[in-house]
Amino acid sequence: MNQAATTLTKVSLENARILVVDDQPINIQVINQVLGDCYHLRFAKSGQAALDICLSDPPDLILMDVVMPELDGLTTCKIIKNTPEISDIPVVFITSLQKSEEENACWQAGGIDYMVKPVNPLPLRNRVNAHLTLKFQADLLKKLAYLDGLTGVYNRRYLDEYLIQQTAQAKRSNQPLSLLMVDIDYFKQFNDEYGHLFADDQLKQTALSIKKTLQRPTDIVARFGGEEFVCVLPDTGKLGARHVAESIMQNIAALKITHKLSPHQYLTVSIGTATIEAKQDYGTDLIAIADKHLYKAKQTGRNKAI
Ligand SMILES: Nc1nc2c(ncn2[C@@H]2O[C@H](COP(=O)(O)OP(=O)(O)OP(=O)(O)O)[C@@H](O)[C@H]2O)c(=O)[nH]1
Repeated sequence: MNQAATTLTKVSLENARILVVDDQPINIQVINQVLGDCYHLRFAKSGQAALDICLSDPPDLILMDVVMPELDGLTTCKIIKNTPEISDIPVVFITSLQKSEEENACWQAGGIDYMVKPVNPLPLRNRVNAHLTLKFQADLLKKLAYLDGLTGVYNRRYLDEYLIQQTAQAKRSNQPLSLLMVDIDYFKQFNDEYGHLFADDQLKQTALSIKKTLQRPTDIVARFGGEEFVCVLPDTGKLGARHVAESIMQNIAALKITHKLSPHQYLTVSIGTATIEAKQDYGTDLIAIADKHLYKAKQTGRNKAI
């Protein structure tokens, strides 16, 4: 078995987070007694409260009551399944409804399982365990499919999805969003002078350095293509983006990778920055702007951020 496959069979559920949605405190208490010792539980007493929690801090699994005032469980589940950034959270319905058409409605709404109240502790624990294992394995597979083979940072596919997600999040919370396009200078000459294998290694070092420079858990770097990387910096305005760009340049310069054919003598990068400030036009094409600024940086001497 290769390493990825071994990891998949050994997912740890220790830090799993479950959201329990039920308008009756007694039901919440029962589930807390059964699962509280094994997992991090959070509780919501309405469909709307559940949606708020999912959007701000998504759980790994949701246990959802069906009958609730205002937003019922079925509608809440449908909204979750139609909201791309939270649609992969599995929803297990726990309900007192027992007719087959009622059960069918739970599957139709996008639930992955259905349990009837009063729940028996052992089956509840076993099913939660099974669903969490599947969820974590799916997450891991997705992550592997989202990584660039050479550098280990995210790939273009992940970048595209993350950017859509973070633009929606920024718009919802009226926060700024920045993007950096980082391109290695004179990399063609570097390849010619030092050979592809060595150049590949330095490409990896550069990617790692950018990754280490990013401080916030929501900041990401992805390989955009060739010797070009893109960083997405949520909740970051123009000044912050500039600051991160300068740090990236400094940290790459500090690697002191000799490049005899560059006027700078070491491997350097040029960076194009782009920002949507808070409450501005969230439809702005950040990649196009960053690309334009990168071009300008290349045209005016390289080894700079614009
Ligand atoms: N070793 C290696 N080289 C790569 C990889 N991807 C792209 N390159 C090389 O990167 C070079 C990019 O060349 P250009 O687009 O002309 O850019 P540049 O030479 O860095 O010039 P400027 O960006 O204008 O400073 C090409 O020689 C590519 O072959 C890779 O994965 N590994």
